[in-house]
Amino acid sequence: MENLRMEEVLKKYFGYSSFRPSQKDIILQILRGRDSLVVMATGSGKSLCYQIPPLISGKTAVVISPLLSLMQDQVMSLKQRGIKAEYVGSTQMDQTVISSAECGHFNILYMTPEKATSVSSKFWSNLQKVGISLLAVDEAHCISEWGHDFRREYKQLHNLRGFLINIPFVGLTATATEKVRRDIIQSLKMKDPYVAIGSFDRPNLFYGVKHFDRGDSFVEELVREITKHVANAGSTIIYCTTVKDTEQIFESLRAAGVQAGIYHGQMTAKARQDSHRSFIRDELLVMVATVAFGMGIDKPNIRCVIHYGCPKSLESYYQESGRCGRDGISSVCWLYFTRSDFAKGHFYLEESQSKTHREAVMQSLMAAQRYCSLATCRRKSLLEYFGEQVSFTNCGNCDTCTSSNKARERDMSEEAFLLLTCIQSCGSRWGLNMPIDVLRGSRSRKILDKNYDKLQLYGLGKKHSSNWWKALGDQLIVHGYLVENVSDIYRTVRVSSSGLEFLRASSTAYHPPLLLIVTSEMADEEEESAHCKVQGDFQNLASEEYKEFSETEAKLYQMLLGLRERLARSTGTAPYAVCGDQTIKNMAKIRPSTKARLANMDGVNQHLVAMYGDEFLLHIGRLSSELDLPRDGEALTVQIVSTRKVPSNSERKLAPAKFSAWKMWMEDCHTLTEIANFPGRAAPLKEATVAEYILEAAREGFSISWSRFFKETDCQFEILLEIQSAVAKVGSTERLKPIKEELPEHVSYMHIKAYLTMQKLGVSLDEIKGHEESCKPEECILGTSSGGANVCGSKHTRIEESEVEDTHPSKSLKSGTGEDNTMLEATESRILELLQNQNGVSLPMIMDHFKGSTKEQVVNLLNFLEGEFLLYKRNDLYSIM
Ligand SMILES: Nc1ncnc2c1ncn2[C@@H]1O[C@H](COP(=O)(O)OP(=O)(O)OP(=O)(O)O)[C@@H](O)[C@H]1O
Repeated sequence: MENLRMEEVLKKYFGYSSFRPSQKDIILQILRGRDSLVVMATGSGKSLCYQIPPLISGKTAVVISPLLSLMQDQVMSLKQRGIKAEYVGSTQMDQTVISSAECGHFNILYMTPEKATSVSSKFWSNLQKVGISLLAVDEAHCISEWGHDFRREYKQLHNLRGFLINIPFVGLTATATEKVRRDIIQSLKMKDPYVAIGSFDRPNLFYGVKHFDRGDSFVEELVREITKHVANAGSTIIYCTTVKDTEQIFESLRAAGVQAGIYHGQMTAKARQDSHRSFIRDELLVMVATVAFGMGIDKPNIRCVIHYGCPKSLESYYQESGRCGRDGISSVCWLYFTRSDFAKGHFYLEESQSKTHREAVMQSLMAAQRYCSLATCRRKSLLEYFGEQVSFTNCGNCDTCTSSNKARERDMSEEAFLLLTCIQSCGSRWGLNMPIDVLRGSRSRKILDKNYDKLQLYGLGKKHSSNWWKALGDQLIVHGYLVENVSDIYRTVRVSSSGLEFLRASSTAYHPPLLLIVTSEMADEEEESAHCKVQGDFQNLASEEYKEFSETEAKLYQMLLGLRERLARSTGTAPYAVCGDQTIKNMAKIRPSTKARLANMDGVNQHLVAMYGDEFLLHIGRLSSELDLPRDGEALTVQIVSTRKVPSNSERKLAPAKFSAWKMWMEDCHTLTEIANFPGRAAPLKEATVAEYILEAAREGFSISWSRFFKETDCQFEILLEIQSAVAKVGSTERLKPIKEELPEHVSYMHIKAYLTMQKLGVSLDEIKGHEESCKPEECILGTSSGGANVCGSKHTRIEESEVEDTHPSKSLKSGTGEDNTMLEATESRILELLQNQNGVSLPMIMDHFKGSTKEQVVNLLNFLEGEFLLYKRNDLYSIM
């Protein structure tokens, strides 16, 4: 039942038809009163985990958030979804908010940590009397001194435990190392918390890094390229490391006629607020900012984040670039760095910091430097930095993976030999600068004092620039030939054991080949040509945006974006709060003609239909006929997803035989047995092999009906529970054998693999159980059809009228009134009554029930009820809202 309510609430308020991995489990745990810690990537949908429970339980959720601007934006978006939300904080002008809040008037109440810990105990006891569903601590890493954003006030939040008895505390963050996680749990005094840790991957983001020369000519190039693409590409943030850079780029963009804004810590609070507000309302296309414009950005449709200079750590980079593409649509992150960015360690240090802290700051900067110097997959390195195990070596969506690195490989054994030997000759006491200066024959005082000019290697590396050698040094560190250490703020390099091995195998006349990639920085240094560095970097922004459209559809999309902006202005909200870009894309593609069709689209919620439905339908109607586009096209298979766009099989790596097995099973409803023995096959396949194919398809992102899969492979829910405990006992999923040994004989490897695949994809056992329960034989619409498909959970199962009648001629639905339905006519209330307490009913069954009405009459009534959000359709089944 909880499951059912959750889906209804999701559609009604948020317009989405399914939960993302993990969301459902987390919500269920919270609803059961369990403290929870949610560590999931930016844009993965954490907010929903605390926004849904109050809508189900009818009790207020209190959310602690660090920034007023963030709270205001979230409240604005929630109000646009028809959710009662407010915030309390210094900028709240409405004095009645507190008194309304303590009467339980709001579904969601945002508070700053200062307010939450200073408000009277009476407030909490009053609110608790009417009901509190949870206390959420957003950006929970601020609790920990180990986190990159420590806030002292967050440390006091545990005091609220004294007022909020038996209320689940929920911590949410997008960045938390194990240390920080432990800190959050301890600091919030969580008891046996449910901990959900998701992947940090942001598959829709393209990561690129380039070396650049700071100066007017680069700024000119950057501005020129941005000007070219920004009008069609959506919002952009340019992060700068200094206020001076921020001002320079802002002025240049303005001079070029780009609607740009500026945001940094030296501006007045009012000026910052205005800038922020205009940006989220799409009145400004580009925001040039320092990191002060960081956490408080809730805008989901930022398409590009540019770093003009390397940030101080990878944590900061992940957080700042993470503002991009939070709605799951393809977006681009470019980082431009100069070598001088890496010498700024002292700049990020405060005098009061301890040696350990100083070293931590230096380590962070070194990690960022390594990321910039990479010649291998950036995504892999980023994810591994955050402790994730990554099996791929080529993500296909970063600059190093999309350029043909092979072509840029070169034997650099001679240069590596020189650098490694020189580091040793200088006593391994320095960073890279000193040995490189020696190689380049510098006559600096330090070198002469140390007599390094007498070394045999002195001056042998003149043919390359200092930066070229540094880039080589970075690669040698990444590949493990050199080890970099830090002591206080000083960095030193020494030759590692692999490096020593390389040196041992070398002589002056021979070096073992050492193939390394000529990075873009090295290539630039070699060429010394003033070619445009930025050209093409934002090319794919505009093209991605229109990829799925015909020319006329692209026009319609633009017009609908314009309409959304006008509607937002008229109600004083931001366009993205009216609905997401993906929803507008769907509208341009489907061009719904009725409220019901609009309501049935992914991303369309009840409030949108009620507030703006008529306007959208009117404009879609008019514009479609002007552009000669037919209405009610196919629904997009692309949903608003956190994973990479749903690709066709050509983009996926599924072998044709596997794809065809998946298609036969999922779309043509053949059983595993039928597919295994399909006539025309040279030799029959094993059923287990077909099952393996289906699992592989699932891992590649193809949807499958899990309940049907388990039914066909004879895997009852109890078996899944047994596997779950076996996995917990073994503590690792790397090898299947130890898991199998913990299980009874009848549990097969196939069952274990299926369970692990399900886990990997974030499908919860609750979900399977829910399906299993709703598939009890007497409630099942089709049972097993001739094709063997069970309707539950399968999006693709076709429900033919005749099938329903043939398979279960005696199984008509009983209306609660017990009316004889021989010639019963359908009415709105009768349909609603019929659907009450049913887990989804198909159109043929409804028609079968109302024999006194034609199909057209029934469909019209269903459309009306759907448009009014009194019922909703999912997988071709109607359910009551
Ligand atoms: N089940 C879902 N289906 C489709 N879209 C969803 C779903 N859940 C969330 N979203 C959308 O994903 C986007 C990001 O969600 P959300 O703001 O909750 O992310 P977050 O994890 O809290 O990010 P951040 O760390 O930046 O705060 C929003 O536009 C949201 O509406």
